[in-house]
Amino acid sequence: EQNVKNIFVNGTTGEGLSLSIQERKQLAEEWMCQGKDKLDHVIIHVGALSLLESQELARHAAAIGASGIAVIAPSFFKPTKKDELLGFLQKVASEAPTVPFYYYHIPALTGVKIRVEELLDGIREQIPTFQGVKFSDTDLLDLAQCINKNERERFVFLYGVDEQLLSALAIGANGAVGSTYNYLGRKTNLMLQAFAKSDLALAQKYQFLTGEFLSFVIKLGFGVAQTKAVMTLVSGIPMGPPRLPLVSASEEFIAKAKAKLESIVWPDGD
Ligand SMILES: CC(=O)N[C@@H]([C@@H](O)[C@H](O)[C@H](O)CO)[C@@H](O)CC(=O)C(=O)O
Repeated sequence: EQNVKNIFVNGTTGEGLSLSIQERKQLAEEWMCQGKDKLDHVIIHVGALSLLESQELARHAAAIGASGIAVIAPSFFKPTKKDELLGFLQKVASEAPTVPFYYYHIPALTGVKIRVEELLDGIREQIPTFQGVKFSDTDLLDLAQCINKNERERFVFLYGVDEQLLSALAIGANGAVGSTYNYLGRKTNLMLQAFAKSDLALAQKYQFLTGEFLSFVIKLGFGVAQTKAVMTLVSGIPMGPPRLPLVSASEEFIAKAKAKLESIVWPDGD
């Protein structure tokens, strides 16, 4: 009902890093099965702290026909230099040699702050399947430099800080992956359409309103557990509790988030 046509499985919102390898495979298989004839792309996040596990997940994603795989930087022992990160990514990507590969950049969570602009320099020589980046960082200068330098190679940049998607689109991002599209997918599609038609004033209205909701809930304390509660609220589909160390959103949070969401008057009158 959100009219979202692409799915990113086992990422941050799906608590992919908190699941067992078996659970991750099962979820990936289920999405491939349910998404058949309904979804355009199913990208499966296969990053893990263990290179061996990540490789196993990459082989599995390839075997079930995923449209793409993505890998987050390992975040306990962290790569500190470009070549260390690239080495890890290359060893995963090469296990799925026909599957488009994405680097999942989310430095606020991984603590790996290697600039993507630097990482992308010459990346196709190491990773021939390299397709693009899921860019979940607020550093729009880094994103802009990536796009400016890589236009020729036609990489895809999927932006992941939902409250500033419009700014990323203006700088050249090709699409978006984020938690809010689970419940604000339709509104965001309207923003994307307005932007595509160069109706900046309308696109801004949508971005301001999603921003209003997010700044409200962020002040209350907003993370993956709260996102799941809002998803349940909007869709009616029970998302279940998050897995420790995350704990369920409070009833107070849910009531306040619901009231805020209902108070928003969208430009499409919905
Ligand atoms: C840290 C975090 O959870 N970031 C979210 C955003 O969608 C974020 O929830 C949103 O911009 C609200 O701040 C996404 O980048 C994560 C995401 O797409 C994923 O589930 O992999």
